[in-house]
Amino acid sequence: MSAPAGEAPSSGYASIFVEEDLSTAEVDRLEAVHRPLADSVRELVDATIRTTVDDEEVAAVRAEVDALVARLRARQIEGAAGVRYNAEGRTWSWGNAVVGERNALAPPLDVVRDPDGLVHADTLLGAAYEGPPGMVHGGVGALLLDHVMGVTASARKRVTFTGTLTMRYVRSTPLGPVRLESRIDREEGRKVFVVATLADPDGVTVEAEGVFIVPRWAA
Ligand SMILES: CCCCCCCCCC(=O)SCCNC(=O)CCNC(=O)[C@H](O)C(C)(C)COP(=O)(O)OP(=O)(O)OC[C@H]1O[C@@H](n2cnc3c(N)ncnc32)[C@H](O)[C@@H]1OP(=O)(O)O
Repeated sequence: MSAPAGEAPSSGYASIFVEEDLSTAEVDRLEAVHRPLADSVRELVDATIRTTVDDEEVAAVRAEVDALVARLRARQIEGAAGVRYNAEGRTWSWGNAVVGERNALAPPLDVVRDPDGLVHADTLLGAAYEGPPGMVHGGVGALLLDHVMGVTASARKRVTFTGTLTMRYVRSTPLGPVRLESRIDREEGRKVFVVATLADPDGVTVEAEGVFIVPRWAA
């Protein structure tokens, strides 16, 4: 997401775009330190779902996890991570639900912009993303599509917000490798129309259309 081009309203948006006095090198260094922690916590989530160890072992692990949480909380920020940027134009959103470098709930997704305008991302959805048995939760598919489509609409040059998102679930998406593809269909004033798909290795499972709006305050 680019730094906001205009004045945000006082409804709370202003607090999510925060300029930080951090060099890009320092942001990169911090990400390199924290990303492996999120990876380990992601493993913890998967192991928590799938473990079959006995009751005593579950209780012992819980005590250790609680102790680790207390160590991390010894020093922390107020509230959520927000979207931050520096004077060099580097932005970071460490808590983002889809791509947050520090967020173990994020799959995570590495979103790539191809030169021809296609935006794509590949990821692996495991046990933590289940809805129907063995299948990806419909809301998770919508979450990932919303993010990739928002990146597409923003196209590095503007802030857009999801206005309307429509999903057609063509068939169930099995847990495992998935690919997202997205592109801008057309633009009308502040409205950016985006089309996208979620696919498993056998083909498209979800088709999406979205209207993304450049808010009045950022136009
Ligand atoms: C590079 C990094 C990128 C990061 C990607 C992150 C992806 C994540 C995406 C999200 O999750 S965003 C969070 C979910 N979305 C929201 O919270 C949006 C909440 N709604 C709003 O903030 C405002 O309602 C909104 C910015 C969408 C519109 O407010 P405006 O005051 O700017 O709209 P306005 O009323 O001036 O309408 C402008 C045009 O948009 C149309 N419009 C407004 N709201 C709409 C809507 N909800 N759906 C479709 N069209 C809409 C409206 O009819 C009009 O069309 P016309 O120009 O043809 O007259």
